[in-house]
Amino acid sequence: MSIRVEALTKVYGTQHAVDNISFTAGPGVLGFLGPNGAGKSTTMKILTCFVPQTSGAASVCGFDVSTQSLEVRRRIGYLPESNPLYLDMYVKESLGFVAGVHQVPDAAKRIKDIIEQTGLGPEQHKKIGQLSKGYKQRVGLAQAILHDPEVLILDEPTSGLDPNQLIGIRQLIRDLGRSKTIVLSTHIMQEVEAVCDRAIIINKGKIVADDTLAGLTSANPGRTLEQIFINLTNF
Ligand SMILES: Nc1ncnc2c1ncn2[C@@H]1O[C@H](COP(=O)(O)OP(=O)(O)OP(=O)(O)O)[C@@H](O)[C@H]1O
Repeated sequence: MSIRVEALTKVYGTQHAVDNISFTAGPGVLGFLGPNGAGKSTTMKILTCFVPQTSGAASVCGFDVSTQSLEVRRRIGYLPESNPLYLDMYVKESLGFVAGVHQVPDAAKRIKDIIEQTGLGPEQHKKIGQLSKGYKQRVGLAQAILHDPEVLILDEPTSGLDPNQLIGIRQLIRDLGRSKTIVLSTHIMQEVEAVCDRAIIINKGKIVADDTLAGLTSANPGRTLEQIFINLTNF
């Protein structure tokens, strides 16, 4: 398993943002769902070594997020919810910078391929600050996958994309999920049905469901995924 999470807890003040959660994940697309404030981003930040947990353990590709953060970062691609980008850099320049950080071999060819994969071609010569929200999102995704990581953590990767762009990016995520372990958070149930093999639903820091999509629907006959989500999280 590429991701192992055991009894993971994050406390802010007196609030348990993540409350004793455990799960594992291997290749495929795992949907990470939950209402606002459920603890999704906090879990993702712990997995990517951006914030330390209060207790419990997490590892990525066998490396502990607390004690082996460099090894984890080498193997993980992360698109944070806020998608922080260097707005004064040109698209290609920013990808060159990220390729340098990760010492990507044959960087020019890799950048060309990634620009093609993420549909950035028409905008590649612009400054990032001049891009529309959807194209900025593509740059964030391109940066996350540039070093060909085994594990991808994507926090609401399709927010801001128009319906045409959505199809392309969801297809890309599905393709990447054939060989990589992807954890993807989203509020769009249609997206979960389109790209995820399995879903974890988290509410108030706790896991309230962890199953394949087929498993979730057969355990809740006659209910849509949206109804299942509301039923499990609306208390
Ligand atoms: N740095 C922080 N300091 C204090 N509380 C925090 C901090 N970061 C997150 N929290 C709290 O932890 C809880 C979980 O937040 P988190 O961002 O993980 O939720 P989320 O599931 O990603 O929500 P959303 O869907 O709105 O993005 C929230 O109540 C939030 O206010």
